[in-house]
Amino acid sequence: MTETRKVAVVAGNRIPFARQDKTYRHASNSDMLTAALNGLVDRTGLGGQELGEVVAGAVLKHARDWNMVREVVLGSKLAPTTPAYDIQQACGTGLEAAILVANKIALGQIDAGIAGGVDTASDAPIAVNDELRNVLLDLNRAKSLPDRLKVLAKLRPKDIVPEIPRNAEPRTRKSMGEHAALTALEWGITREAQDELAYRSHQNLAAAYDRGFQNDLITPYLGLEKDQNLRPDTTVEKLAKLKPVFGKGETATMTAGNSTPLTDGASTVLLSTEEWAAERGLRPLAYLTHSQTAAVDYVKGAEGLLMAPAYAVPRMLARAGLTLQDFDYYEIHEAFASQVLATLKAWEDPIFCKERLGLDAPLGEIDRDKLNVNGSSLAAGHPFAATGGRIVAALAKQLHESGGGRGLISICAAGGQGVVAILEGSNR
Ligand SMILES: CC(=O)CC(=O)SCCNC(=O)CCNC(=O)[C@H](O)C(C)(C)COP(=O)(O)OP(=O)(O)OC[C@H]1O[C@@H](n2cnc3c(N)ncnc32)[C@H](O)[C@@H]1OP(=O)(O)O
Repeated sequence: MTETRKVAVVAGNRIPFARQDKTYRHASNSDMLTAALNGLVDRTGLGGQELGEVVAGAVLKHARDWNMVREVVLGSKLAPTTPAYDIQQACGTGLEAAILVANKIALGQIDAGIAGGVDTASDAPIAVNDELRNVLLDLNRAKSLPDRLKVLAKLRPKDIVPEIPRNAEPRTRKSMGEHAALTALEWGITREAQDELAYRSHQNLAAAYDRGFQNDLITPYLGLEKDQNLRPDTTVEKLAKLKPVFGKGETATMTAGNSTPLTDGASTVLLSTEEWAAERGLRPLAYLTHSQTAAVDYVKGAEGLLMAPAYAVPRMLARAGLTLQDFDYYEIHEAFASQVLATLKAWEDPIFCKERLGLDAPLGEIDRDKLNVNGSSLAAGHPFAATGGRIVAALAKQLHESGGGRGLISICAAGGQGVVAILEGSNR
Protein backbone atom coordinates (compact mmCIF):
# COMPACT_ATOMS: atom_id res chain seq x y z
CA MET A 1 0.00 0.00 0.00
CA THR A 2 1.24 3.52 -0.85
CA GLU A 3 2.18 5.68 2.13
CA THR A 4 0.14 8.87 2.13
CA ARG A 5 1.80 12.24 1.58
CA LYS A 6 1.07 15.61 3.21
CA VAL A 7 -1.17 17.83 1.09
CA ALA A 8 -0.43 21.55 1.14
CA VAL A 9 -2.88 24.31 0.29
CA VAL A 10 -0.51 26.61 -1.57
CA ALA A 11 -2.64 29.48 -2.90
CA GLY A 12 -6.16 30.45 -3.79
CA ASN A 13 -7.78 32.92 -6.10
CA ARG A 14 -11.31 33.97 -6.80
CA ILE A 15 -13.10 36.74 -8.57
CA PRO A 16 -15.20 39.10 -6.44
CA PHE A 17 -18.71 37.67 -6.07
CA ALA A 18 -21.46 39.62 -7.83
CA ARG A 19 -25.16 39.82 -7.07
CA GLN A 20 -27.48 38.09 -9.54
CA ASP A 21 -28.16 40.11 -12.70
CA LYS A 22 -25.61 42.77 -11.85
CA THR A 23 -21.96 43.03 -13.00
CA TYR A 24 -21.57 39.44 -14.25
CA ARG A 25 -24.99 39.28 -15.90
CA HIS A 26 -23.44 38.47 -19.27
CA ALA A 27 -20.53 36.35 -18.00
CA SER A 28 -20.81 32.58 -18.42
CA ASN A 29 -19.65 29.96 -15.94
CA SER A 30 -16.69 29.29 -18.25
CA ASP A 31 -15.77 32.99 -18.43
CA MET A 32 -15.77 33.34 -14.65
CA LEU A 33 -13.91 30.09 -13.92
CA THR A 34 -11.28 30.97 -16.54
CA ALA A 35 -10.77 34.37 -14.90
CA ALA A 36 -10.36 32.83 -11.44
CA LEU A 37 -8.02 30.12 -12.79
CA ASN A 38 -5.84 32.51 -14.80
CA GLY A 39 -5.55 34.80 -11.76
CA LEU A 40 -4.23 31.85 -9.74
CA VAL A 41 -1.84 30.81 -12.52
CA ASP A 42 -0.48 34.37 -12.75
CA ARG A 43 -0.06 34.71 -9.01
CA THR A 44 1.79 31.41 -8.67
CA GLY A 45 3.85 31.70 -11.86
CA LEU A 46 2.44 28.48 -13.32
CA GLY A 47 1.82 29.82 -16.84
CA GLY A 48 2.42 27.15 -19.49
CA GLN A 49 2.91 24.40 -16.89
CA GLU A 50 1.16 21.03 -16.85
CA LEU A 51 -0.58 20.16 -13.58
CA GLY A 52 -1.75 16.77 -12.33
CA GLU A 53 -5.43 17.66 -12.63
CA VAL A 54 -7.91 20.51 -12.50
CA VAL A 55 -11.16 19.45 -10.81
CA ALA A 56 -14.09 21.84 -10.56
CA GLY A 57 -17.80 22.11 -11.15
CA ALA A 58 -20.95 24.17 -11.28
CA VAL A 59 -24.34 23.43 -9.73
CA LEU A 60 -26.27 25.21 -12.47
CA LYS A 61 -24.85 24.68 -15.93
CA HIS A 62 -25.97 24.58 -19.52
CA ALA A 63 -26.17 21.27 -21.41
CA ARG A 64 -23.48 22.59 -23.77
CA ASP A 65 -21.10 22.78 -20.77
CA TRP A 66 -20.89 18.99 -20.46
CA ASN A 67 -17.07 19.13 -20.44
CA MET A 68 -16.81 22.61 -18.92
CA VAL A 69 -13.68 22.34 -16.81
CA ARG A 70 -11.59 20.73 -19.56
CA GLU A 71 -12.75 23.48 -21.94
CA VAL A 72 -11.82 26.09 -19.34
CA VAL A 73 -8.32 24.60 -19.03
CA LEU A 74 -7.93 24.59 -22.83
CA GLY A 75 -8.74 28.31 -22.84
CA SER A 76 -6.53 29.10 -19.84
CA LYS A 77 -2.86 29.87 -19.29
CA LEU A 78 -2.12 26.29 -18.12
CA ALA A 79 -0.55 23.77 -20.48
CA PRO A 80 -3.29 22.15 -22.65
CA THR A 81 -1.93 18.75 -21.54
CA THR A 82 -3.40 19.29 -18.05
CA PRO A 83 -6.28 16.82 -17.51
CA ALA A 84 -9.49 18.38 -16.17
CA TYR A 85 -13.02 17.30 -15.37
CA ASP A 86 -16.32 18.37 -13.80
CA ILE A 87 -17.77 17.20 -10.51
CA GLN A 88 -21.01 18.24 -8.80
CA GLN A 89 -22.06 17.96 -5.17
CA ALA A 90 -24.34 21.00 -4.91
CA CYS A 91 -22.90 23.60 -2.53
CA GLY A 92 -20.28 21.08 -1.43
CA THR A 93 -18.77 21.02 -4.95
CA GLY A 94 -15.82 23.35 -4.35
CA LEU A 95 -14.73 21.65 -1.13
CA GLU A 96 -15.31 18.18 -2.58
CA ALA A 97 -13.10 19.15 -5.54
CA ALA A 98 -10.33 20.15 -3.12
CA ILE A 99 -10.74 16.85 -1.23
CA LEU A 100 -10.56 14.88 -4.49
CA VAL A 101 -7.36 16.63 -5.59
CA ALA A 102 -5.92 16.29 -2.06
CA ASN A 103 -6.62 12.56 -1.95
CA LYS A 104 -4.88 12.00 -5.31
CA ILE A 105 -1.88 13.97 -4.06
CA ALA A 106 -1.86 12.06 -0.77
CA LEU A 107 -1.92 8.74 -2.63
CA GLY A 108 0.92 9.73 -4.95
CA GLN A 109 -1.26 9.77 -8.07
CA ILE A 110 -0.55 13.44 -8.83
CA ASP A 111 1.86 15.97 -7.31
CA ALA A 112 -0.24 19.10 -7.74
CA GLY A 113 -3.72 20.08 -8.84
CA ILE A 114 -6.22 22.89 -8.84
CA ALA A 115 -9.71 22.59 -7.36
CA GLY A 116 -12.47 25.05 -8.09
CA GLY A 117 -16.07 25.91 -8.53
CA VAL A 118 -18.27 28.41 -10.31
CA ASP A 119 -21.91 29.30 -10.50
CA THR A 120 -24.10 31.84 -12.17
CA ALA A 121 -27.57 32.70 -10.96
CA SER A 122 -27.83 35.25 -13.83
CA ASP A 123 -27.23 32.87 -16.74
CA ALA A 124 -29.24 29.95 -15.36
CA PRO A 125 -29.89 27.08 -17.79
CA ILE A 126 -33.43 27.19 -19.12
CA ALA A 127 -34.51 23.85 -20.56
CA VAL A 128 -37.28 23.03 -23.02
CA ASN A 129 -40.00 20.70 -21.73
CA ASP A 130 -40.18 17.00 -22.68
CA GLU A 131 -42.81 17.52 -25.40
CA LEU A 132 -40.75 20.13 -27.25
CA ARG A 133 -37.57 18.10 -26.78
CA ASN A 134 -39.23 15.05 -28.36
CA VAL A 135 -40.48 17.14 -31.28
CA LEU A 136 -36.99 18.59 -31.80
CA LEU A 137 -35.41 15.12 -31.68
CA ASP A 138 -37.99 13.78 -34.20
CA LEU A 139 -37.36 16.85 -36.39
CA ASN A 140 -33.66 16.07 -36.40
CA ARG A 141 -34.38 12.47 -37.46
CA ALA A 142 -36.94 13.39 -40.16
CA LYS A 143 -35.50 12.79 -43.64
CA SER A 144 -37.76 14.85 -45.91
CA LEU A 145 -39.61 18.15 -45.84
CA PRO A 146 -43.07 16.45 -45.59
CA ASP A 147 -41.77 14.36 -42.65
CA ARG A 148 -40.51 17.51 -40.94
CA LEU A 149 -43.83 19.29 -41.46
CA LYS A 150 -45.66 16.27 -40.01
CA VAL A 151 -43.47 16.45 -36.89
CA LEU A 152 -43.96 20.21 -36.55
CA ALA A 153 -47.73 19.78 -36.80
CA LYS A 154 -47.57 17.89 -33.48
CA LEU A 155 -46.35 21.01 -31.69
CA ARG A 156 -48.85 22.65 -29.30
CA PRO A 157 -48.54 26.14 -27.74
CA LYS A 158 -48.13 24.59 -24.25
CA ASP A 159 -45.04 22.72 -25.52
CA ILE A 160 -43.15 25.99 -25.82
CA VAL A 161 -43.35 26.70 -22.06
CA PRO A 162 -39.73 26.46 -20.81
CA GLU A 163 -38.50 24.72 -17.67
CA ILE A 164 -36.91 27.36 -15.46
CA PRO A 165 -34.62 26.02 -12.70
CA ARG A 166 -36.05 26.53 -9.21
CA ASN A 167 -33.96 26.73 -6.09
CA ALA A 168 -35.96 23.80 -4.72
CA GLU A 169 -35.54 20.18 -3.74
CA PRO A 170 -37.02 17.93 -6.47
CA ARG A 171 -38.45 15.46 -3.91
CA THR A 172 -40.17 17.95 -1.60
CA ARG A 173 -40.75 20.89 -4.01
CA LYS A 174 -39.70 23.13 -1.12
CA SER A 175 -37.01 25.78 -1.59
CA MET A 176 -33.79 25.70 0.44
CA GLY A 177 -35.15 28.67 2.40
CA GLU A 178 -38.45 26.93 3.18
CA HIS A 179 -36.55 23.89 4.43
CA ALA A 180 -34.24 26.07 6.52
CA ALA A 181 -37.27 27.85 8.01
CA LEU A 182 -38.62 24.50 9.27
CA THR A 183 -35.25 23.77 10.92
CA ALA A 184 -35.15 27.27 12.45
CA LEU A 185 -38.56 26.59 13.98
CA GLU A 186 -37.55 23.14 15.24
CA TRP A 187 -34.47 24.56 16.97
CA GLY A 188 -36.09 27.81 18.16
CA ILE A 189 -33.60 30.03 16.34
CA THR A 190 -34.53 33.65 17.01
CA ARG A 191 -34.64 36.49 14.51
CA GLU A 192 -32.26 38.50 16.72
CA ALA A 193 -29.62 35.76 16.74
CA GLN A 194 -29.85 35.41 12.94
CA ASP A 195 -29.54 39.15 12.36
CA GLU A 196 -26.60 39.36 14.76
CA LEU A 197 -24.79 36.58 12.85
CA ALA A 198 -25.47 38.34 9.52
CA TYR A 199 -24.24 41.65 10.93
CA ARG A 200 -21.00 40.03 12.13
CA SER A 201 -20.47 38.41 8.73
CA HIS A 202 -20.59 41.83 7.03
CA GLN A 203 -18.40 43.44 9.70
CA ASN A 204 -15.79 40.67 9.50
CA LEU A 205 -15.63 40.66 5.70
CA ALA A 206 -15.39 44.46 5.60
CA ALA A 207 -12.54 44.31 8.14
CA ALA A 208 -10.80 41.63 6.05
CA TYR A 209 -10.87 43.96 3.02
CA ASP A 210 -9.71 46.91 5.14
CA ARG A 211 -6.63 45.10 6.45
CA GLY A 212 -5.67 43.92 2.95
CA PHE A 213 -6.41 40.27 3.79
CA GLN A 214 -8.17 39.75 0.46
CA ASN A 215 -5.39 41.26 -1.67
CA ASP A 216 -3.79 37.98 -2.67
CA LEU A 217 -7.05 35.99 -2.63
CA ILE A 218 -8.99 37.99 -5.23
CA THR A 219 -8.42 39.16 -8.80
CA PRO A 220 -10.75 41.99 -9.90
CA TYR A 221 -13.06 41.00 -12.75
CA LEU A 222 -15.15 43.12 -15.13
CA GLY A 223 -14.35 46.19 -13.04
CA LEU A 224 -15.56 44.64 -9.77
CA GLU A 225 -12.99 44.75 -6.96
CA LYS A 226 -15.02 43.66 -3.93
CA ASP A 227 -17.93 41.34 -3.27
CA GLN A 228 -21.01 43.21 -4.43
CA ASN A 229 -23.23 41.96 -1.62
CA LEU A 230 -20.98 43.36 1.11
CA ARG A 231 -22.70 46.06 3.17
CA PRO A 232 -20.20 47.50 5.65
CA ASP A 233 -22.87 49.97 6.75
CA THR A 234 -25.52 47.40 7.67
CA THR A 235 -26.63 47.34 11.31
CA VAL A 236 -28.73 44.99 13.43
CA GLU A 237 -31.38 47.72 13.49
CA LYS A 238 -31.52 47.84 9.67
CA LEU A 239 -31.58 44.04 9.52
CA ALA A 240 -34.40 43.91 12.08
CA LYS A 241 -36.62 46.02 9.77
CA LEU A 242 -36.53 43.57 6.82
CA LYS A 243 -39.64 41.56 6.03
CA PRO A 244 -39.48 37.76 6.46
CA VAL A 245 -39.19 35.89 3.15
CA PHE A 246 -39.18 32.27 4.29
CA GLY A 247 -41.43 30.61 6.89
CA LYS A 248 -45.00 31.37 7.83
CA GLY A 249 -46.76 34.03 9.92
CA GLU A 250 -45.50 34.95 13.37
CA THR A 251 -42.83 32.26 13.38
CA ALA A 252 -41.15 33.57 10.20
CA THR A 253 -37.66 34.86 11.03
CA MET A 254 -35.68 34.54 7.80
CA THR A 255 -35.12 37.65 5.67
CA ALA A 256 -33.06 38.78 2.66
CA GLY A 257 -30.51 40.03 5.21
CA ASN A 258 -30.00 36.77 7.12
CA SER A 259 -30.24 34.52 4.00
CA THR A 260 -27.59 34.33 1.28
CA PRO A 261 -28.40 36.27 -1.88
CA LEU A 262 -28.43 34.65 -5.32
CA THR A 263 -24.88 35.20 -6.56
CA ASP A 264 -22.46 34.83 -9.50
CA GLY A 265 -18.77 33.96 -9.03
CA ALA A 266 -15.87 31.52 -9.25
CA SER A 267 -13.01 30.34 -7.06
CA THR A 268 -9.87 28.17 -7.37
CA VAL A 269 -7.31 26.65 -4.99
CA LEU A 270 -3.86 25.18 -5.69
CA LEU A 271 -2.90 22.04 -3.74
CA SER A 272 0.38 20.13 -3.94
CA THR A 273 3.05 18.19 -2.12
CA GLU A 274 5.54 20.22 -0.12
CA GLU A 275 8.32 19.21 -2.52
CA TRP A 276 6.42 20.30 -5.62
CA ALA A 277 5.72 23.70 -4.05
CA ALA A 278 9.31 24.15 -2.87
CA GLU A 279 10.66 23.36 -6.36
CA ARG A 280 8.65 26.32 -7.66
CA GLY A 281 9.49 28.72 -4.85
CA LEU A 282 5.97 28.42 -3.40
CA ARG A 283 5.18 27.93 0.31
CA PRO A 284 2.37 25.95 1.90
CA LEU A 285 -0.23 28.12 3.62
CA ALA A 286 -1.77 25.13 5.42
CA TYR A 287 -2.40 21.38 5.04
CA LEU A 288 -5.65 19.60 4.25
CA THR A 289 -5.61 16.72 6.72
CA HIS A 290 -9.12 15.25 7.11
CA SER A 291 -12.47 15.28 5.36
CA GLN A 292 -15.87 13.67 5.67
CA THR A 293 -19.27 13.66 4.04
CA ALA A 294 -22.67 12.78 5.50
CA ALA A 295 -26.25 12.74 4.27
CA VAL A 296 -29.57 13.02 6.11
CA ASP A 297 -33.06 11.75 5.32
CA TYR A 298 -34.80 15.10 4.94
CA VAL A 299 -37.39 13.64 2.54
CA LYS A 300 -39.25 11.77 5.28
CA GLY A 301 -38.59 14.69 7.64
CA ALA A 302 -36.22 12.67 9.85
CA GLU A 303 -33.77 15.56 9.77
CA GLY A 304 -33.49 19.12 8.45
CA LEU A 305 -32.29 19.49 4.85
CA LEU A 306 -29.17 21.47 5.73
CA MET A 307 -28.21 19.56 8.91
CA ALA A 308 -25.87 16.94 7.41
CA PRO A 309 -22.70 18.77 8.61
CA ALA A 310 -23.95 18.26 12.18
CA TYR A 311 -23.40 14.53 11.49
CA ALA A 312 -20.29 14.77 9.32
CA VAL A 313 -18.25 16.84 11.80
CA PRO A 314 -18.42 14.43 14.79
CA ARG A 315 -17.57 11.48 12.52
CA MET A 316 -14.50 13.37 11.26
CA LEU A 317 -13.53 14.44 14.80
CA ALA A 318 -13.67 10.83 15.98
CA ARG A 319 -11.34 9.71 13.18
CA ALA A 320 -9.00 12.65 13.77
CA GLY A 321 -8.99 12.15 17.55
CA LEU A 322 -10.08 15.76 18.13
CA THR A 323 -12.85 17.52 20.02
CA LEU A 324 -15.00 20.36 18.68
CA GLN A 325 -13.05 22.77 20.87
CA ASP A 326 -9.64 21.80 19.41
CA PHE A 327 -9.87 24.47 16.69
CA ASP A 328 -8.59 28.02 16.34
CA TYR A 329 -11.00 28.86 13.51
CA TYR A 330 -14.43 27.59 12.43
CA GLU A 331 -15.58 28.22 8.86
CA ILE A 332 -19.25 27.30 8.80
CA HIS A 333 -20.78 28.20 5.44
CA GLU A 334 -23.68 30.57 5.98
CA ALA A 335 -26.33 29.39 3.54
CA PHE A 336 -28.72 30.93 6.04
CA ALA A 337 -27.89 32.36 9.48
CA SER A 338 -30.53 30.03 10.92
CA GLN A 339 -28.79 26.92 9.54
CA VAL A 340 -25.45 27.90 11.15
CA LEU A 341 -27.17 28.54 14.48
CA ALA A 342 -29.22 25.32 14.33
CA THR A 343 -26.02 23.32 13.69
CA LEU A 344 -24.24 24.96 16.64
CA LYS A 345 -27.29 24.40 18.86
CA ALA A 346 -27.49 20.74 17.83
CA TRP A 347 -23.86 20.20 18.86
CA GLU A 348 -24.65 21.70 22.28
CA ASP A 349 -27.78 19.62 22.77
CA PRO A 350 -27.35 16.44 24.91
CA ILE A 351 -30.47 14.77 23.44
CA PHE A 352 -29.51 15.42 19.79
CA CYS A 353 -25.94 14.27 20.44
CA LYS A 354 -27.12 11.10 22.24
CA GLU A 355 -30.11 10.09 20.13
CA ARG A 356 -29.08 11.23 16.65
CA LEU A 357 -25.28 11.16 16.85
CA GLY A 358 -24.97 8.26 19.31
CA LEU A 359 -22.57 10.20 21.56
CA ASP A 360 -22.30 9.91 25.36
CA ALA A 361 -21.86 13.67 25.79
CA PRO A 362 -22.69 16.72 23.65
CA LEU A 363 -19.96 18.11 21.42
CA GLY A 364 -20.39 21.38 23.31
CA GLU A 365 -20.07 25.07 22.51
CA ILE A 366 -17.54 26.74 20.28
CA ASP A 367 -15.93 30.11 20.96
CA ARG A 368 -18.06 32.36 18.73
CA ASP A 369 -15.14 34.80 18.31
CA LYS A 370 -13.43 32.07 16.24
CA LEU A 371 -16.38 31.67 13.87
CA ASN A 372 -16.13 33.00 10.28
CA VAL A 373 -13.55 35.57 11.34
CA ASN A 374 -13.17 37.01 7.83
CA GLY A 375 -16.88 36.96 7.01
CA SER A 376 -18.77 34.25 5.18
CA SER A 377 -21.50 33.71 2.63
CA LEU A 378 -24.09 36.09 4.14
CA ALA A 379 -21.72 38.95 3.37
CA ALA A 380 -19.68 37.64 0.43
CA GLY A 381 -22.60 35.98 -1.34
CA HIS A 382 -22.88 32.32 -2.28
CA PRO A 383 -22.26 31.24 -5.91
CA PHE A 384 -23.01 27.64 -4.95
CA ALA A 385 -20.02 25.62 -6.24
CA ALA A 386 -17.58 28.51 -5.68
CA THR A 387 -18.10 28.76 -1.94
CA GLY A 388 -15.83 25.83 -1.01
CA GLY A 389 -12.82 27.34 -2.79
CA ARG A 390 -13.45 30.71 -1.18
CA ILE A 391 -13.44 29.10 2.26
CA VAL A 392 -10.42 26.80 1.76
CA ALA A 393 -8.27 29.65 0.44
CA ALA A 394 -9.32 32.16 3.11
CA LEU A 395 -8.88 29.70 5.98
CA ALA A 396 -5.47 28.55 4.70
CA LYS A 397 -4.36 32.16 4.47
CA GLN A 398 -5.71 32.91 7.96
CA LEU A 399 -3.79 29.95 9.42
CA HIS A 400 -0.63 31.11 7.64
CA GLU A 401 -1.08 34.67 8.88
CA SER A 402 -1.60 33.42 12.45
CA GLY A 403 1.58 31.34 12.29
CA GLY A 404 -0.35 28.07 12.48
CA GLY A 405 -3.35 26.61 14.24
CA ARG A 406 -6.21 24.42 13.12
CA GLY A 407 -9.42 25.21 11.24
CA LEU A 408 -12.70 23.39 10.69
CA ILE A 409 -14.67 23.77 7.45
CA SER A 410 -18.35 22.83 7.33
CA ILE A 411 -20.53 23.15 4.23
CA CYS A 412 -24.18 22.13 3.93
CA ALA A 413 -25.46 21.13 0.52
CA ALA A 414 -28.71 20.53 -1.33
CA GLY A 415 -29.97 16.95 -1.28
CA GLY A 416 -29.43 16.77 2.48
CA GLN A 417 -25.66 16.42 2.25
CA GLY A 418 -22.71 17.89 4.10
CA VAL A 419 -19.01 18.15 3.27
CA VAL A 420 -16.52 19.00 6.02
CA ALA A 421 -12.74 19.16 6.32
CA ILE A 422 -9.85 20.12 8.57
CA LEU A 423 -6.95 22.40 7.66
CA GLU A 424 -3.83 22.46 9.83
CA GLY A 425 -1.41 25.36 9.87
CA SER A 426 2.19 24.75 8.94
CA ASN A 427 3.40 24.75 12.58
CA ARG A 428 1.64 21.45 13.38
C1 LIG B 1 -27.60 24.96 -2.71
C2 LIG B 1 -26.94 24.16 -1.67
O1 LIG B 1 -26.40 23.09 -2.00
C3 LIG B 1 -26.96 24.51 -0.19
C4 LIG B 1 -27.11 25.95 0.20
O2 LIG B 1 -26.19 26.69 0.34
S1 LIG B 1 -28.68 26.46 0.46
C5 LIG B 1 -28.67 28.18 0.07
C6 LIG B 1 -29.01 28.37 -1.33
N1 LIG B 1 -29.30 29.77 -1.59
C7 LIG B 1 -30.54 30.23 -1.59
O3 LIG B 1 -31.49 29.52 -1.34
C8 LIG B 1 -30.69 31.69 -1.90
C9 LIG B 1 -31.73 32.27 -1.06
N2 LIG B 1 -31.91 33.69 -1.37
C10 LIG B 1 -32.91 34.15 -2.13
O4 LIG B 1 -33.70 33.39 -2.68
C11 LIG B 1 -33.07 35.65 -2.26
O5 LIG B 1 -31.81 36.25 -2.12
C12 LIG B 1 -34.05 36.20 -1.18
C13 LIG B 1 -35.46 35.66 -1.45
C14 LIG B 1 -33.61 35.80 0.23
C15 LIG B 1 -34.05 37.73 -1.21
O6 LIG B 1 -34.29 38.16 -2.50
P1 LIG B 1 -34.64 39.69 -2.81
O7 LIG B 1 -35.94 40.06 -2.20
O8 LIG B 1 -34.44 39.87 -4.28
O9 LIG B 1 -33.49 40.45 -2.00
P2 LIG B 1 -33.01 41.95 -2.10
O10 LIG B 1 -33.86 42.74 -3.04
O11 LIG B 1 -31.56 41.94 -2.32
O12 LIG B 1 -33.24 42.43 -0.62
C16 LIG B 1 -34.53 42.78 -0.12
C17 LIG B 1 -34.38 44.04 0.72
O13 LIG B 1 -33.53 43.73 1.82
C18 LIG B 1 -32.49 44.70 1.89
N3 LIG B 1 -31.31 44.04 2.45
C19 LIG B 1 -30.78 42.85 2.05
N4 LIG B 1 -29.70 42.57 2.80
C20 LIG B 1 -29.56 43.60 3.68
C21 LIG B 1 -28.63 43.87 4.70
N5 LIG B 1 -27.62 43.04 5.00
N6 LIG B 1 -28.79 45.03 5.43
C22 LIG B 1 -29.79 45.87 5.15
N7 LIG B 1 -30.71 45.65 4.18
C23 LIG B 1 -30.59 44.52 3.45
C24 LIG B 1 -32.30 45.15 0.45
O14 LIG B 1 -31.69 46.42 0.39
C25 LIG B 1 -33.72 45.18 -0.05
O15 LIG B 1 -34.31 46.38 0.39
P3 LIG B 1 -35.30 47.20 -0.60
O16 LIG B 1 -36.46 46.26 -0.82
O17 LIG B 1 -35.62 48.40 0.20
O18 LIG B 1 -34.53 47.46 -1.84
